[in-house]
Amino acid sequence: MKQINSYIDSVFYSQDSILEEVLISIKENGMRSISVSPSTGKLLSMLVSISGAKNVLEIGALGGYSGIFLAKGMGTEGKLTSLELVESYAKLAYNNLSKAGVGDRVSYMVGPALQSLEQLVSDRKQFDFFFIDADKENYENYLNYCIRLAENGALIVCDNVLANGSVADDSAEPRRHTEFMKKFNETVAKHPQLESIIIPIGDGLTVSKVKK
Ligand SMILES: C[S@@+](CC[C@H](N)C(=O)[O-])C[C@H]1O[C@@H](n2cnc3c(N)ncnc32)[C@H](O)[C@@H]1O
Repeated sequence: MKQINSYIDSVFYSQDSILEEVLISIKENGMRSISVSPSTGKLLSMLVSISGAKNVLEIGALGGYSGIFLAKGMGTEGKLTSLELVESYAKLAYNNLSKAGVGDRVSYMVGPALQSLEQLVSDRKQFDFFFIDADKENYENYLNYCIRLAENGALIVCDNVLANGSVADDSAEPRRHTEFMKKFNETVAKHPQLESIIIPIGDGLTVSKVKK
């Protein structure tokens, strides 16, 4: 998986100095280097632009790396709402999106994502694209909220669903979230309101289309 991802990154991803600076800022601020891979970011941007999404919800901002790809994919009329537990992370993400020229397209909701999602439901918000990339234990809860907040035909994309290959390979070192992800992938695959597939890029993405 690592070799294939390095190959895809090397052939299909062109270096971007602002995105490189974002990754450096994350390290300098003592945060974990757990942003999506460059090619995952490129794919997110392409999925947003191909689907024509204009109202994107991200769960898990970290330093704004994936947020920049999502915001760029939407174009100038788009709006990104990003949920992040840690206030200082949301501030860094906002600074980084501003440096990338897309700060005017994003707003952050700070606190546990489940609370922010409940708020969005009671405010009757709707979105046409979702990116889930926060605490794995809550993926199923996040998925259910995203379906409630989705317009018909919206896309829901979730990261880390292959858990470094361990969901498919019993000889691979299990991750803390391997069992969660196995169960989550089965839930997604069988969900009556979703049409879904896994794309094995980065750490694996489920891509689901919502039927309402
Ligand atoms: C893998 S990182 C996100 C990486 C980001 N999507 C990117 O690729 O640039 C996960 C983020 O989720 C946040 N997070 C974890 N638990 C959360 C929760 N309960 N509510 C909101 N955010 C949470 C973490 O603080 C962290 O910033």
